Amino acid sequence: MGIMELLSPVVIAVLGSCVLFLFFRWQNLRGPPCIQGWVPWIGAGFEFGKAPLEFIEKARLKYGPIFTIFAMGNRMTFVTEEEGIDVFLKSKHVDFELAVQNPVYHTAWIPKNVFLALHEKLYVLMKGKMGTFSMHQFTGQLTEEFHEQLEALGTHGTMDLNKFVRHLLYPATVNTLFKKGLFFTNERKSKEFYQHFKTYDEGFEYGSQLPEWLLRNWSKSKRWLLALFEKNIEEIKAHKPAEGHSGTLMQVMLDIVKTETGQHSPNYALLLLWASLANAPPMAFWTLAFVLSHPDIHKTVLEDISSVFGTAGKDKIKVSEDDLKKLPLIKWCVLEAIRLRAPGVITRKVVKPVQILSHTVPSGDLLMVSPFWLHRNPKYFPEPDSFKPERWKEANIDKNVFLDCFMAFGGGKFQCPGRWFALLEIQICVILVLYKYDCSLLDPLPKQSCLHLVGVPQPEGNCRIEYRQRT
Ligand code: HEM
Repeated sequence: MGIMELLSPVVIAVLGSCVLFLFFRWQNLRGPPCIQGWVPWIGAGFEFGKAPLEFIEKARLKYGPIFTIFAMGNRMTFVTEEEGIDVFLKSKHVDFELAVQNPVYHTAWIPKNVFLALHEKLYVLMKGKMGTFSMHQFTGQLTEEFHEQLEALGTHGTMDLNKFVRHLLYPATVNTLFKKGLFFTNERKSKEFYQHFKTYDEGFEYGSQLPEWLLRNWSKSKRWLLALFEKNIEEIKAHKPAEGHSGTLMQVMLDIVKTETGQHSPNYALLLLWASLANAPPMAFWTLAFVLSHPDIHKTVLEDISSVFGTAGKDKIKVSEDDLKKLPLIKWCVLEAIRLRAPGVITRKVVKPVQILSHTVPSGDLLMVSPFWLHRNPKYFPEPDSFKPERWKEANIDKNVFLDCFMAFGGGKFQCPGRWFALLEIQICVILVLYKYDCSLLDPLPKQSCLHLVGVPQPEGNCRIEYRQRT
């Protein structure tokens, strides 16, 4: 064998490796700047986990409008300007279902094949059942439910505002979307439910990523909630819908779940429970807290309520869709609170490399947008840190259009299907509370906690409300 014959495969292999090396290096250079720490797999996880919201904003200031954070085995590429957001919302190469499937498995034990088979069908159903044209079906029941809960608050008292709104919204939501009287039949049961849901909700983000044996309390509460649904699922299915109604949202969802799998009904119930209670109650908190801490706005809101319902405070008023239309300021206050306390991140999985600005984002990355920070960009929202409900005058609210770059409910094909329901229940809740009671805050408006990224930020520390029935 001649020396040239022997050499050529070696030379080809060496040259090939060089080309591949240079190619990957070039690809990497074209990727966004990456913050990856030095610990394998954990990457920047420790730093990021301490205060993720702040970490993202600091990274944006240092690295510019697109950057990658490597943490806990994930590459999360954040986009903060139009070009990236456009790709996030419109590109065929980024996928919602693949981004959330793993967290859904961890938090509710729904296997990948079941989730992918059912997701779109369930989404279409939720979108229809909670679409703008269906809202009139909920207005009456929500009003009744809130009256019932307000009764239990008595004529006056002092309470942590977070607890106050949960006391109103948890039962009202569950009774409306699942089945009347499902969990809140006595005080002991309610307390137990609140406790387990709180633990499940607070640990949701960690639970969606970390092994369950690291999160014992969270796992216990998750199992408790699943067992509760297992016990009640037949009762939910059997519950007779009111005349002219097709059934509660949960009932019609279970009909679809049944077509694919019988055994995962409680798991879907748990997911809907979390989606319907994790964001709307804290948002009712923030709306009331913002209104009560802005005396001018509070005064105008009260005048508006009196102009529609009178001043009595004792009557069990009925709130109709027409009444809501006469109270635009209250809707603007809700939307402005949502703008300021929007979820930390929303996410999509990159399934084919996408080009953003001068960078190539590789497949496998999670593409992330932070509505919380996007809503603080003065380019889109002048004086972004101020609570200014009147900025919503510019939005075409009658046609259900939000302000440009408002992304608290996500966007694109799988935008939050519960958004109109959430807006409705928060508006009715705020109206009934402020109609019935003279309210004031005993503590300053709290800051938002920077600890969590998924969902609406919770308040940091307590904030008490003092309420007294109007005479
Ligand atoms: C102010 C309150 C709420 C906020 C800020 C909010 C926000 C969001 C966001 C950001 C998403 C992800 C969308 C995306 O990635 O594009 C989402 C999804 C979802 N939301 Fe909401 N949400 C709220 C209230 C509700 C309520 C009351 C319900 C149910 C009644 C609900 C049901 C859902 C469901 C089921 C999904 C998942 C949709 C899917 O799987 O495709 N949300 N929400």
